[in-house]
Order: sequence, then C-alpha cells, then structure tokens
Amino acid sequence: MAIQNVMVIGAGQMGSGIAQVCAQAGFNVKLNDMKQEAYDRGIGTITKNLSRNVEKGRMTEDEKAAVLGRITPSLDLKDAHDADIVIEAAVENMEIKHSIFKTLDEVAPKHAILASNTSSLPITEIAAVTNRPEQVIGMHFMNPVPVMKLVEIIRGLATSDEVYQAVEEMTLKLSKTPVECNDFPGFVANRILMPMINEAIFTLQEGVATKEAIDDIMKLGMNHPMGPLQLADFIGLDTCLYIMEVLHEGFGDSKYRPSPLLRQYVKAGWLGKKTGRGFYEYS
Ligand SMILES: CC(=O)CC(=O)SCCNC(=O)CCNC(=O)[C@H](O)C(C)(C)COP(=O)(O)OP(=O)(O)OC[C@H]1O[C@@H](n2cnc3c(N)ncnc32)[C@H](O)[C@@H]1OP(=O)(O)O
Ligand SMILES: NC(=O)C1=CN([C@@H]2O[C@H](COP(=O)(O)OP(=O)(O)OC[C@H]3O[C@@H](n4cnc5c(N)ncnc54)[C@H](OP(=O)(O)O)[C@@H]3O)[C@@H](O)[C@H]2O)C=CC1
Repeated sequence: MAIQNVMVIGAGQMGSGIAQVCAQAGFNVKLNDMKQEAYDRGIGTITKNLSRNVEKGRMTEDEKAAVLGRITPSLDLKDAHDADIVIEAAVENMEIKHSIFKTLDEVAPKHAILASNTSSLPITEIAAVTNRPEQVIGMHFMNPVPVMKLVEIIRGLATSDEVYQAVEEMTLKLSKTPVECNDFPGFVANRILMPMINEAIFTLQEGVATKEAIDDIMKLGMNHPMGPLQLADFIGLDTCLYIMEVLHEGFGDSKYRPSPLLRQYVKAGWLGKKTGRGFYEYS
C-alpha cells in the first residue's frame, strides 16, 4: 500500500506537528481545521519550527520553502477525496471523532487508511462507525511531535495486518520509532503517564507541597525533563481530564478518578500553555 497523500484533521498542537513531520518526510499534506484562524495558527507554528531549523543550519531556505509548499490548507473534510491516509488529531471527544470518521468513511477513497492520534479513546469504537474497520488504526504521536521519537501504534480489534504494516512503514519514513500495542483504555503511554500526573494534582490539592516543589522533586529526583504539573500544562488540562475519564470509565476502578482540582481548572478555562494559564501562567 503506497502512501503519498496525507490529510491531517485538526491544526492544533498535535495536528500541526504531524503535518510538519509528514511534509518534511516528503509526503503531500492537506492540513484541515474548521476555521481559517486555526489553520493560520497551525501553519504559523510550523513556519516558526522550520525557521529555527534554518537558523541552526539543519535546513536551507529552499528546503524550508519546499516543505511549506507540500502543505495545503483545508476547511472541508471532503478534501479527503484523494487521501491515502487520514490522520485525525481533533479534540479528544468521542462524539466529535465519531462524526469525523463517519464523514471520512463517506468521502475518502476506498483504499484510504483512517488513523486517529487519540490519546486514549478506543480505536475499536471509532472504527465501528465506519464501513472499513480493518482500515482504522491508532497512530499516537507524542508532544512535541517534531522532537519525540515514539509513535504508539494501536491495533483495533479489526485492524488488518496489511494496514498495520503500512502505518509502521510510514512511521519509519517519518524517522520515528513505531511501538505496537493493543486497544485497551489509555493504551500504554497514558495508562502509565496520566495517573502520575493526576496524583501530582491531588498532591497539590492536598497542600502537600507547592506546585514548584512538586515539579522540582520529580525533575531532580527522577530525571524527568518536565515536572508533572508543567507537563500537564504542556499537554493541555482538558486533554488530561478526558484521558482520566476514559481510564476511570474503561476500568471502572476508583484509582483513576480525576482530581477535583483538575476538573475545576478545566471548568475555569485554564487549560494550560495553550490558553496562557494552567498551573502556571504563560505570556
Ligand atoms: C498526552 C499524550 O497523549 C501523549 C504525550 O504526548 S505525553 C507528553 C510526552 N512529552 C513529554 O513528556 C515531553 C517532556 N519534555 C521534554 O522532553 C522537554 O522538556 C522538551 C523536548 C519539550 C524541551 O526540551 P528542553 O531541553 O527543556 O528545551 P529546549 O532546549 O528548548 O528544546 C530542546 C529541543 O527541542 C525543540 N523543541 C522544544 N519544544 C518544541 C516544540 N514545542 N516544537 C518543536 N520543537 C521543540 C527545541 O527547538 C530544541 O531543539 P534543538 O536542541 O535541536 O534546537
Ligand atoms: N496534547 C498532547 O500532548 C497530545 C494530544 N493528543 C491527542 O491529539 C488530539 C488533539 O490534541 P491537541 O492537538 O493537543 O488539541 P488542540 O486543542 O491543540 O487542537 C485540536 C484542534 O482540532 C480542532 N478541531 C476540533 N474539532 C474539529 C473538527 N470537527 N474538525 C477539524 N478540526 C477540529 C480544534 O479547533 P477549535 O480549537 O476551534 O475547537 C483545534 O484547532 C486529541 O485527540 C488529543 O488527545 C495525542 C498526543 C499528545
């Protein structure tokens, strides 16, 4: 299965990163969002990242222009009509993903693979709204996409071996490392990461230490590049809450209950770095 045309849905922090690494690897990319402003923000981030590569001598101006030339804007899911693979990176919400996958199933070519960058939502349940569940797969990139090497590849119940192999090959072309896992709540990455972040928020809520102290203890004591509260801000507190809810519901175990402080911050619109305020403030 030869992949050349890629469509990325959602031009937020993950979608823009995915579009960038695909275009850098030579794929033709359509970057889709609902609003022009969202696309403009996404392509702005990509341009900034590529300019830094030029400044650091890792890329020429011509190469930067060629990468940008391979990305075209889209505000309509029907633009998936010539895609070989669609990688969905819209918000972490099952209703929205269902609606996107239903439409994609109608408009994308029969051979197209429909992948989701979901952090935690069941791939099997996303696949079930399509007529091609064997061509639906999880392709879970890590944030920031241009830097992080891992792509967690999740097989839904019906995902075919052929589709798995095509996605594995594409991941290698992106200079990333594919690691396979099965479709279970939170997969592997977030089943392990997110309870740690949630526990850090409980620790803050209970006044055990300040946010700075919690982060310093985990950074200096465990050699983590970011403390858990800083990392939560970086991921997005809305995304963290969605993931905890998926774990809580999926396992039915109270150890996964989201911290009330996390819920409160999300209700306040303090979603972390992307909104300028989370546990920390950002200018
Ligand atoms: C929620 C999910 O479903 C799954 C997830 O993604 S969970 C989140 C997983 N990600 C992590 O855990 C990230 C943890 N943090 C880190 O690894 C590091 O703090 C970091 C890579 C983000 C920044 O590294 P740092 O050494 O502190 O900062 P800095 O020196 O500024 O950056 C290192 C490099 O990354 C690049 N970089 C940093 N942030 C970037 C971004 N947002 N986009 C693109 N490049 C970025 C920098 O340009 C720099 O590149 P060069 O050295 O080649 O110039
Ligand atoms: N943040 C992280 O660290 C990681 C996130 N993920 C997953 O990636 C996905 C995206 O997360 P992230 O990039 O952080 O989120 P962002 O909020 O940064 O971006 C999501 C983008 O998708 C847009 N969007 C929402 N609905 C639709 C739709 N129906 N069609 C097209 N675009 C839409 C949003 O527009 P608007 O703002 O107008 O709603 C926004 O621009 C989620 O599933 C998340 O779980 C995976 C790995 C890591």
